[in-house]
Amino acid sequence: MARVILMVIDSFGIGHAPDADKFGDVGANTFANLSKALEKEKGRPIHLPNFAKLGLLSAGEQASGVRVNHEKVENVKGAYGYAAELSTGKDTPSGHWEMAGVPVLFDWGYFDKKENSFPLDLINKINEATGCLGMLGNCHASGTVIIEQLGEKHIKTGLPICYTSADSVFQVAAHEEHFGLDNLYRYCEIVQKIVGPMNIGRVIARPFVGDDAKSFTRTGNRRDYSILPPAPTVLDNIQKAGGTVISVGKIADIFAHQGISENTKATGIDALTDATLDHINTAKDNTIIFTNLVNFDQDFGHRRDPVGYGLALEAFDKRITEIKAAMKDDDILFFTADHGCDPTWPGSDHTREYVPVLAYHHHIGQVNLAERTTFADLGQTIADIFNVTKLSYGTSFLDELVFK
Ligand SMILES: O=P(O)(O)O[C@H]1O[C@H](CO)[C@@H](O)[C@H]1O
Ligand SMILES: [Mn+2]
Ligand SMILES: [Mn+2]
Repeated sequence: MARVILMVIDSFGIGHAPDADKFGDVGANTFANLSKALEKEKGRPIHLPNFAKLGLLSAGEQASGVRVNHEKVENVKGAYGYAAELSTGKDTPSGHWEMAGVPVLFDWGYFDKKENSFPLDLINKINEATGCLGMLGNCHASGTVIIEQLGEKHIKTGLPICYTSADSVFQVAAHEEHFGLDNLYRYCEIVQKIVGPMNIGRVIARPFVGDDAKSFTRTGNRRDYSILPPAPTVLDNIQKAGGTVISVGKIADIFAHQGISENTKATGIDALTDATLDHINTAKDNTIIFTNLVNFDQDFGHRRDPVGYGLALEAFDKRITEIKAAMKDDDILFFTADHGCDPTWPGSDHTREYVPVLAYHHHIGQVNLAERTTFADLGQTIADIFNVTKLSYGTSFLDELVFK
């Protein structure tokens, strides 16, 4: 029985989605625009030989009509396609749940107002339940900018910094030593119980360290408190049938720990890749290793750093060689993304984009999976691979991944 390795390059969109106009994202293209920026800065095209060999350039070209400038690739060996999202939002839980077979068709709750984002009665409820006397922030913000602006005041007053974004999130930044990590986690757990029933997708703890505005930095101790997926996902179905679901990175948090057998945390793309490799080297048959590479989104997409994004992709591309070498004969590897976050786009939010769907096993040829109308095609394919209960959404493309 095969093992599946599913790696999510968080925010790696490859061209605006058919409904991007509803999000103000027509023209967004994370992959093409960061590649252009990198080429301009470095005077050479982006270099992603492993991704190119898997068919990423063709996936991007089909999704957007633009072929990213790259040295020629001989003989693609892999299956490549591009998927649109059915879910109403362009956020992380929607993207992950949909790729696991459960699109989010209800409307998330949002805090739309850019200033005074949280209503007064909500603030009062949170203060009462947490015992905190108030909160700083209460606005839409970039997480790194707001700790620079309010971090010193936070240390002085002891009040948490609460903020949101275009996503369905309530984020809480607090100093690991002054406020305390456990105190921050406790605060977020309480807030989650209050905002969960408002359909707010996640409360996110954003701990940071440092002495002053200039030196504040966020740590790897981020924690996401999510509501439960609205229906059983492919992870639940695999588990129910006796298989093992290994989470690497924030997958377990995103699924509110539902359908997860084991959970390995790591900070940074390399450490997350190392952890994935460890599992590939040791996991038994009938296992899915599901990894989220959050840093592409968190460190480069939201930070609007296209060159940093490109360099990080190039570094990760090198590691695909190790991943392929560690795979057993009947293992299947997938790369995809959960939404876009074009680092050249105005603002600091996600962008509504097609995501790549790339598949590889040692005996695959060149397969064009073309357009997939939902990320759930991936989940349905995985359900098919494990021969477990089918999902309500998605069309399996397992038949196209023929072993030669
Ligand atoms: O700016 P930071 O704190 O990284 O927050 C970003 O991260 C959240 C989760 O992806 C998004 O909703 C966006 O607000
Ligand atoms: Mn994401
Ligand atoms: Mn994000």
